[in-house]
Amino acid sequence: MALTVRGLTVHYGSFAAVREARLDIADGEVLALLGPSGSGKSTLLRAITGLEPMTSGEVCWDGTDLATVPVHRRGFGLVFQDGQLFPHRDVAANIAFGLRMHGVPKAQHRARVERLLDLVGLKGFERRRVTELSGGQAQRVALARALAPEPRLLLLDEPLSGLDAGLREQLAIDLADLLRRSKITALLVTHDQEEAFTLADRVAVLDAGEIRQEGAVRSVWRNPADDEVAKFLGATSFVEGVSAGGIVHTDLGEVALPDLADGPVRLGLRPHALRADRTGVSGEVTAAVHRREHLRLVVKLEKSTVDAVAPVTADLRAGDPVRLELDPDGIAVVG
Ligand SMILES: Nc1ncnc2c1ncn2[C@@H]1O[C@H](COP(=O)(O)OP(=O)(O)OP(=O)(O)O)[C@@H](O)[C@H]1O
Repeated sequence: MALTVRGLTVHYGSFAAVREARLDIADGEVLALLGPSGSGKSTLLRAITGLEPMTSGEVCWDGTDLATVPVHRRGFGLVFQDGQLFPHRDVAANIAFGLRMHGVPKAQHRARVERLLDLVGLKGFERRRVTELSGGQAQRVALARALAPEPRLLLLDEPLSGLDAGLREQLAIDLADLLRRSKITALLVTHDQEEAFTLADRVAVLDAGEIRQEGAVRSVWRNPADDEVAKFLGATSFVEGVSAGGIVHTDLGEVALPDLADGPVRLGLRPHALRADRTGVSGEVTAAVHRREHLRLVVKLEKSTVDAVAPVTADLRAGDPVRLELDPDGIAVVG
């Protein structure tokens, strides 16, 4: 295991911002720390880098305790939300700064900077002033600077959250590609589940200073440990059901979930777990909002109110009758 964190606790005065955190990151793996604002993500990341003193616990690299290793000797690269570039230096000088700090001979700087700019999709930007970059370009330069000394662990704290939505999506895809191609070991902090799922192999969900669940992206998404994790991962309503022979029977209809053992189950429903259809449970639309790819509905059923989706062409409005069918794609099995 490359990074192991055990029992990591950080107090601010008497307040425990992180409690007994346990994490493992294997060589070449990307782990996302996912959690709502104030859950302790940045504190945990900073404690791993050595920037934040721990109350107790240990951080090890390849089995060696880093307690006495200062921040700049840990071999970690850092990227923050606002890249924190040096405004009075050009792009090449910003990237070369990391090389100088790590004793790379000057004769190698030019070729390394060129290669890094190519890697982050900014070929030919060497002489550009950093004040003349867009937000997305500046974050790419920050990434290149962090990668320059070839860190053994890359730590990214909300690296994309300062960017607008379209750019964030594109840069997340580019970054995912870069991390995979370069087989970089990385820890990413984000409050955005899509970002976490695009970039990471595994996620650890943090809430109120505690890691609530950790696992492969797909398994956490499909099988959240409890209602809180499910809600954080998009579930807006819940329904009890009984699984028999791969079919789950609920008050909202039946749905095929073939991998489930027979017996009672609790399902977390994301809005697209309920789709407007010709058949299914009957209700009345109480709100309809146009989203990019679908209509998002709030529907009053006999005993509850649920979120649902319909195709944009459905032209449903408040007061319209609607029928909803369960779609396994939007369903999480809780617990
Ligand atoms: N220097 C500090 N002194 C006191 N309390 C702090 C300090 N830094 C953070 N906190 C508190 O610790 C908790 C965790 O903060 P942290 O910044 O780690 O959360 P986060 O999950 O990264 O949040 P965000 O996504 O909003 O950045 C919060 O309640 C915060 O108010």
